[in-house]
This record gives sequence, structure tokens and C-alpha cells, in this order.
Amino acid sequence: MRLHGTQRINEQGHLEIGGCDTVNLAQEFGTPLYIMDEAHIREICRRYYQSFTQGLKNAEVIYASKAFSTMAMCRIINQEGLGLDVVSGGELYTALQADFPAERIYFHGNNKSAEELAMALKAGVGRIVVDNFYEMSLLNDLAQGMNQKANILLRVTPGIEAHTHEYIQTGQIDSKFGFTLSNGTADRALDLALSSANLVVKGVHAHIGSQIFELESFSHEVRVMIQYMADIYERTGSLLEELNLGGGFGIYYASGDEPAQIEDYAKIVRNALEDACEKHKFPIPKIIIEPGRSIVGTAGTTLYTIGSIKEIPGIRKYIAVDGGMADNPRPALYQARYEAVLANRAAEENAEEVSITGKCCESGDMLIWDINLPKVQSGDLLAVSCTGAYNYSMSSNYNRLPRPAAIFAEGGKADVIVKRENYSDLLRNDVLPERLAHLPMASR
Ligand SMILES: Cc1ncc(COP(=O)(O)O)c(C=O)c1O
Ligand SMILES: N[C@@H](CCCC[NH3+])C(=O)O
Repeated sequence: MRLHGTQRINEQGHLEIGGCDTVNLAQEFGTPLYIMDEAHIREICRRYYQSFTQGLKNAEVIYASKAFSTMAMCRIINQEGLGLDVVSGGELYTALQADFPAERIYFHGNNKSAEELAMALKAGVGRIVVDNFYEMSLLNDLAQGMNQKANILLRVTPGIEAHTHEYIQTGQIDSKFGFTLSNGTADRALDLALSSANLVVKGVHAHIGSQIFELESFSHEVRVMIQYMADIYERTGSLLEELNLGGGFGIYYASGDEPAQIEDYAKIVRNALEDACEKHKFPIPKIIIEPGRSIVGTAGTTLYTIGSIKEIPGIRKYIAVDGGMADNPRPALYQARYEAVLANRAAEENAEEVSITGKCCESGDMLIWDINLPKVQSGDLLAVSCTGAYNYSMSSNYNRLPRPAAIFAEGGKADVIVKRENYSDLLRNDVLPERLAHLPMASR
């Protein structure tokens, strides 16, 4: 397993994260456990801040909180000077409860409800990214009713097919997101927004997909979007000043992944921007980017305890852990690949090829196929790396598994940021109606 951030193998041969021995973490907090490497998250935030916010002069980096949304995470993002992308009332609520400054929040979503939009207006979020005509008129009416003007970006679908898993592509024309650029829908949307009394169009937004390695996809996006902004100016006389390029920067999960450097990403965007603006004689707009995965992905490790082991001679050895698709649905959803190490015997030589399965009642509940590990025993600890993004945030209670705890590990200290769920948490919203109050068997 490749080590990330502060991960290291200590003198006991144990995996250490944030100066904490993961064997001790398992004892103290139990497993499964999401361990977040706080220093690593901060370092990535700083690299983004330096290369974009400072490197591009007029730019803002906003963290896509869908990747990992908790109050503690919002605090870190705020401390590091980044803005925040939220995509639901729940993410907005989390941010506001963490005292995240509303004016640095961007509100996304392809089907925001009236309640969510009203909540955003009331809180005074910085930008609402309008995705469709229904939302546009809803927002205009709500803003009017609240005697406000809503600052918006228009989400457009630029017709770019980024090279990534088709389920996480979003820039192609056949997409549920945004106004299509190529068939004139985006123009109609813009005209309508410009004539809406309670909307102020600040700029445009596009997001071409996620886990993208080819930086050329982003320069292509810049060229398409600047051309669009120049066309808008020519056609309507409106000079839009903000261009939000979305997120999507890819990260390392397993061997074969070759992500680019954040600094090169910034350079590519800057060069493409300068060239395109020069070509169209268009003033350089403010650039906003929305990384999610690349801020938290490699900073997360999930720690499991190994339980049952099933060997089918000549075929496969299944090693089962005390979690699975309920805490990490990505392998089942996207055939995502992960690496892992035995946290309590991290320095030992590999001795066998096994496959890691979860404890859910699904054959598809596989975390890792065909991984080499030392001879595994029940009771060993398995650490799966790069689980910081879209694991906790997409976790479920399938099979009524309580969600794991999440901790920040930093400087030899570990703090719980999300408590482990217990069985009574699972029943928190269960209700037994009066007519089911009686235990005896129903009469037939
Ligand atoms: C609009 C928008 N912005 C930002 C992101 C974050 O993407 P990523 O986690 O790939 O950086 C997403 C998710 O793909 C998104 O839909
Ligand atoms: N959740 C997805 C990506 C979608 C990101 C949100 N638009 C993943 O884990 O890769």
C-alpha cells in the first residue's frame, strides 16, 4: 500500500496516522473507524490556496463538502481560507451550524426544493448555482417574496466528455445537470435570468466530472467556457465576471493511478485562461474551483477488524471485515479499487493473495479483489487507504449496520468528530403505531 500524508510504519510494525498508532486507535475507538489525517487535509488546502487563490490572483477555492461533510471539517476549511460548496439543505445546515460564513457558501443541486432555496436566501449564501428553469422561477419568486436579490451562477453543460467512469461524468450533453450549451438552452436560460427582477447573474458554472487525471480536460473546459462568456457579452452586452469550473481533480487510489499535481492543475488553468481571454479579447474573470475528493480522499483511512475467513481451494480466499458496502459503497457503485495493509503487522512480507469482503448480505459487497497480504488471521486489523472522500458521506445503514465513528488524528492526538452510531440510533426514527402495539399473532 502506498503511504499518504503522515502515514508511516512505526517501530512496532504498526501503521501510524497523525502520530497515532492505529492499533491503539482500534482499541480506543473500535472498528470500523474512519481515520482522517488532519495535517494532510490542511496541507492540501494550503497547496490549493497557494496555487489558485494566490497563483491566479483573482480566484477562490471552494471545498465540495459532499465529499466529506461534518462540522469539524467545515471548521478546518474555514480556517484554511477556502469557501464551501453545499448541495442540499443538510450540507448547508452542517456548514451553518459550524459557523461557516454564509457569504463564502455556494449552493448547488439539480432539484433544490423551495424550502432549501428559502433556507439559502435566509442564511445569505454567497451564490446559488441555478441548474434549471424550474429552479430559476422558484428562486426569483422566493427572493421577491423575501424582498431580496439572489446572486446566481448559471450551471451549463459544456458538452465535454471527461475520461472517467461514466457514472461520474457530468459535462456531456446527455446529463441531468445544467443548461445545455450546444442547443441554445443555456442562452435562453441566461436571457431569462437577466430579465428576472430578483436574480443577479454573477457568472457561469460547469463541472465536467470527477476523478479526472487528464489536465487537458480542464483546459478544454476553460476554452469552451470563456468562448461562451465572450459570446454572452457580444450577444447581450452583459459582462459576466465569474467562472466556476467545478471540481473533479483525480487522486491516487491504487497502483496504476497517476494523478497530476495541484500546482500543475493551477498552471494549466491559468495558461488556458490567459490564452482564451486574449483570443476573445475578454477580461480575465474570477476563477472558482470546487475540489472535493482531492482535498480529503487520500487523507482518509478506514480501519476494520478481520473476522471470518473462507477459503475455496484453487479458487479464492475471502477475508471478511466488520464493515463493507455500508461504509464504502464505491467498489459496488463504480468498481473502485483500493489498497490496504494489515495495520497491526504492516512491516511483514506479503504471503498470500486474498479478496476482502464486507459483512453485508450481498455478493457484490466486495471491498478489494485480489490483494496481496501477509498470512491473514482473524482478529488482524485491516487499514484501507484513500477512503476520505465519498465514503462516510455515502455511507448507509444497510442491514442495520450502525455507521462507524470518524476521528481526526493529528500530532499524536485523536479526536472524535462523528460519534459511532449505536443500535438505539438506528431506531431513533422508528415508530410503532398504536395498532401494532399488541404482541400476539394477528387473528386470521
Ligand atoms: C458541481 C460539483 N462541484 C464539485 C464536485 C466535486 O468533485 P470532486 O470531488 O471530483 O472534486 C462535484 C462532484 O463531482 C460536483 O458535482
Ligand atoms: N460520489 C462519487 C462521485 C460523484 C461526485 C459528486 N458529483 C465518487 O465517489 O466517486
